[in-house]
Amino acid sequence: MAAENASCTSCPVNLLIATRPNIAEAVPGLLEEVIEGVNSLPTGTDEDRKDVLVKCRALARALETPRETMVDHCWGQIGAIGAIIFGVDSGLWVLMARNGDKSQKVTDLAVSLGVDPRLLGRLMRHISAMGLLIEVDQDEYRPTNYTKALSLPQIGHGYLGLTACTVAGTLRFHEFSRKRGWMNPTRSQDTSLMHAYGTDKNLFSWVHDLGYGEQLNDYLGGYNLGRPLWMDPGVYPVKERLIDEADPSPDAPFLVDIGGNVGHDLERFHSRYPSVPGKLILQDLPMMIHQIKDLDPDIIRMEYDFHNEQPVKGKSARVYYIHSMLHNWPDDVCESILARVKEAMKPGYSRLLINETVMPHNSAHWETTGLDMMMLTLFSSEERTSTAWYDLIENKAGLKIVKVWSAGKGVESVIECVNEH
Ligand SMILES: C[S@@+](CC[C@H](N)C(=O)[O-])C[C@H]1O[C@@H](n2cnc3c(N)ncnc32)[C@H](O)[C@@H]1O
Repeated sequence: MAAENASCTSCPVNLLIATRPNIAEAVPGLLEEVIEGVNSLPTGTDEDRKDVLVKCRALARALETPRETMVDHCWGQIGAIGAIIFGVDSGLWVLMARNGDKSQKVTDLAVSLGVDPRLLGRLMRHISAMGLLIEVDQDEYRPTNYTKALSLPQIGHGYLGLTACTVAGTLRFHEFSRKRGWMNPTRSQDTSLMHAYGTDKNLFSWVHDLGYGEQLNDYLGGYNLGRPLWMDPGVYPVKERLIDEADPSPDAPFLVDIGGNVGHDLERFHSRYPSVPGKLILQDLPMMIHQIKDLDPDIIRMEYDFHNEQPVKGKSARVYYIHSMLHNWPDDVCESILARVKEAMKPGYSRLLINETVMPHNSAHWETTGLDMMMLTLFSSEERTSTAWYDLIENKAGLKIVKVWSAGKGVESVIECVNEH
């Protein structure tokens, strides 16, 4: 067998390794760790569950061969993602979820959806083979928790509004990068997304103009599902740091959410703290503000481009809040955004809360590194390390970081800043 690639003199390794387990020697140890982790799940935390999940993935990867890993990526996962998106777009997941937990025949589903049963059968067969749907009989399936959740806009619409609209930016990043001499990209006007689709639009305008802005916003609204929020007592002490000593007059601006999308964070904040002193203000581009469907009337909507002078100035807000927005932009743009916030902050009163990922220097969680890949390939930006955050906020923007409040693995921290001057 060793002769199989004898002709490939430039190959640095023998072809045989492609059909041997990736890390065979790690399998027994990982299996033990998985068993131990699973046994302690009933008394463990969600962090413990996440650790077991990482081990399970490592176990599967160690056991499979390089060829199987490649085929999993290039046939299995990509095919499943395409089939899942079809299911979101055609209404399959909503229909199945409405039908309940019973087993469901492809022919019946196809008639209700108005799609070719042969086509639907092929797609569902693959989704089931990938472990995401339960096959009960030939062309008959039972939903799983996952496929039921795909009927929710916060889960299903991520596939439509994000992945389906932008994936070429990621998959053609190598080409974009090669043409730019393999350098780390840092120009917001030159992204792999723009290269792949031949556009000069940034992701938000691109997706909006394709007609999927609403789906992208639904995905953003579900971004923090099941993860601690910045306002949770275990993450950031809202009362002690913000509410106490805030200007009590009803027209004083309390919290301004800059780039707050359609207001999901402010809605959550309002429901947890319904009687904070002063006003809650949502700022985003007109195209986003116009897409707001339901927003508590107590929350003020304000069209605003963060490159311009901050309108909540003079009578400064107690809190300027930025969530998952600076990571979309390289340092030069962030510097300009922060300069506008700094001008508006009242020294000794206002705080800026930056709710963003702090990339650890090692042992990063895959959710954090995955997000960094998105920033790299869709925005020419990055998930910043604490060194990069200090450099941006203190050295470049001239603000002071008071404290970084951590919210756990793979979750955005709260970087609390003040303007000392
Ligand atoms: C990744 S989303 C984050 C939204 C929200 N903060 C959250 O965490 O869900 C980034 C937001 O920045 C907004 N944005 C992009 N360019 C902007 C600009 N020039 N001025 C104001 N907002 C902008 C987008 O419309 C989008 O709502």
